[in-house]
Amino acid sequence: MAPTSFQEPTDTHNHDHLVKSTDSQHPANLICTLCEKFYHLGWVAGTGGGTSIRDNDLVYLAPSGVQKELMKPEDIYVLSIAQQKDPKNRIYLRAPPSLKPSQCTPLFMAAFTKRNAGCCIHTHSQWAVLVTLLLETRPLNTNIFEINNIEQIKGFGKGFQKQGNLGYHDTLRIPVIENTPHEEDLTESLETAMDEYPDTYAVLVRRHGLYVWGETVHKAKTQAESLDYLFQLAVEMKKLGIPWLSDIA
Ligand SMILES: CSC[C@@H](O)[C@@H](O)C(=O)COP(=O)(O)O
Ligand SMILES: [Zn+2]
Repeated sequence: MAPTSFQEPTDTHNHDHLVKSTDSQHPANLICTLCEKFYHLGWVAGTGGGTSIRDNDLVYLAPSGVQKELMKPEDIYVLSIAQQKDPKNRIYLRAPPSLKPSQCTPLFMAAFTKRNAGCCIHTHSQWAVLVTLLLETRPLNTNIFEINNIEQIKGFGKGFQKQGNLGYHDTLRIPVIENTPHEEDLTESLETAMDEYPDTYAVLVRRHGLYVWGETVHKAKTQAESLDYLFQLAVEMKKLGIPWLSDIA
């Protein structure tokens, strides 16, 4: 697929006010703070991974191919969801000069438009990748990660437009999609996985990583942390021969 084109803003001031704020909770500041933390977790190493935040109609996201842990608020792109008529030709309110928007943009947009998410995190966590590799091999050979009877499962919401969190005995299910040579070509299968598993807050990408979202930055971050904990646990359980599903009731 040809790379998605985008229009540079015509405004010569480039709308710096959209990303400059003394408020640490402003999306442009938060993306930088979070990516710096995620780097130390191994989630955004070597320019991979990223984070995007939606504030009502405005979406904030990173440039492509930059060291995500070193970004500054002035590096952040901003777009208005209402202005997007053609996903192949995105219109940006603010675009830093000499950079391109993240290749993850259409995947982040799927979380915002199909699930009304307020934040979407993409990690290249080795635990996530290892789980997809384990699921790829026999006897598992499946495209769904399932685990139950682990306390950390209670860190997940029940699903889209549902109140409350999963319980200890509930089974957490995370679908797996196949990787593609270009990140943006993952969009169709990510959207299909969202349709097939309407309550999921995350999709694993085989041999690549994870997309995880939430209604708020807080929920996206804590669900990302809970998942990474569970993926690491699952890898260790597999090494010890302990099944991920148990019938304890
Ligand atoms: C290590 S390169 C990784 C990229 O190809 C991609 O998978 C990714 O997660 C980041 O894309 P980017 O366009 O830099 O935001
Ligand atoms: Zn990636």
